[in-house]
Amino acid sequence: MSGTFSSVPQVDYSRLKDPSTRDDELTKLREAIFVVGFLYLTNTGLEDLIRRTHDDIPRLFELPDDVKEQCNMIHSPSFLGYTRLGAETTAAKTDIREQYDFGTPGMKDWTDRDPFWQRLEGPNQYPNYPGAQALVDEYIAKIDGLAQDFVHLVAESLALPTNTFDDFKGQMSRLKFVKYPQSAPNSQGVGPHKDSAGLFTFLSQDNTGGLQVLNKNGEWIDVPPIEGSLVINIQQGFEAITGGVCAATTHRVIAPTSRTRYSIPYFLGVRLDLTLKELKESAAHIVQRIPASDDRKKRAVDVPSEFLSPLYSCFGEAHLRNRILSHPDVGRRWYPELHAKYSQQILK
Ligand SMILES: O=C(O)CCC(=O)C(=O)O
Ligand SMILES: [Fe+2]
Repeated sequence: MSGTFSSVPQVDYSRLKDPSTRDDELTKLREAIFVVGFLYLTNTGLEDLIRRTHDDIPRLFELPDDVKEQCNMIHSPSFLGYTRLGAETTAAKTDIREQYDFGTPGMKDWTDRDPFWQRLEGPNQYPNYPGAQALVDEYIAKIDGLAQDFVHLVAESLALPTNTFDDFKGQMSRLKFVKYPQSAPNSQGVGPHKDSAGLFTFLSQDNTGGLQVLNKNGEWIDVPPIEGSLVINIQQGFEAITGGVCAATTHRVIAPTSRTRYSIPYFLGVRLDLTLKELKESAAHIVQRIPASDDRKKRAVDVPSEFLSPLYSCFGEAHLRNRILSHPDVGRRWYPELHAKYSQQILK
């Protein structure tokens, strides 16, 4: 197996569920996890939900500005709600996209006796449109069922006990509805980044294209749409838990030039109270049991990740820092001291 990739592999979920094809498909899953950090998952059984959701979301973006603004993220210390065009920054540049962020419903209210980063988990702000809440809640419930199962399959593909990663899962995951408007050629839909605060991302893109991933030779590889599939990628949370053996891959979206693009990423969250010490201990234990070459394990040790920085007390704080820097207006409003502190750290 070569050290890099020139396309994103496909893994068939129905074959993972069929005892006669399972082992072959688990091998493909393992290679995708080791070599690419990205894969398409096909035949998930969620095709109908995905189609319906794509049919509905343009209407949420066509709502009048004042309706969208009622649920602006600025009202939410949990960074949930609507973000208008041009209010988000990646790799120090403004992204050309508009979006709604939602979280797993039913989080308990934050009080000032809770840790400050716990405030990331909070109530949703739904757009005022008939059926919007039902659509979001149904999508989260169904994709989360698949996501939980997927994490078990990943553990099996790495020859680890099925429940190895269960202890790392957070209470709240995040769903986004994203709109990329038609833009000038080579505009930044979203700039180069690794997904940060979770285990895996489960993305449904429409049939426009524009998503690209960076291989180890520094080449941008297209991830063209495959109808009904989910594009799944490793986040920095999972990378840290596996000591870097399963690495998160940098990706970006080139803004569309001739039509609007919509996408729906679901970010499976990590437990916010996970500390660096706990993480290092479990990572050492897990890495030792993953059947990867010693070379891969050695190379993995020094993967830089904001989660491994001793500057942050736990995953929750690292995630909060990331949100504050991506959405500085929300950060300044709810966490002014932290905003000042984290902005300075970046200048160093
Ligand atoms: O819209 C997409 O296809 C990808 C979006 C993405 O990478 C992100 O929001 O983290
Ligand atoms: Fe991403």
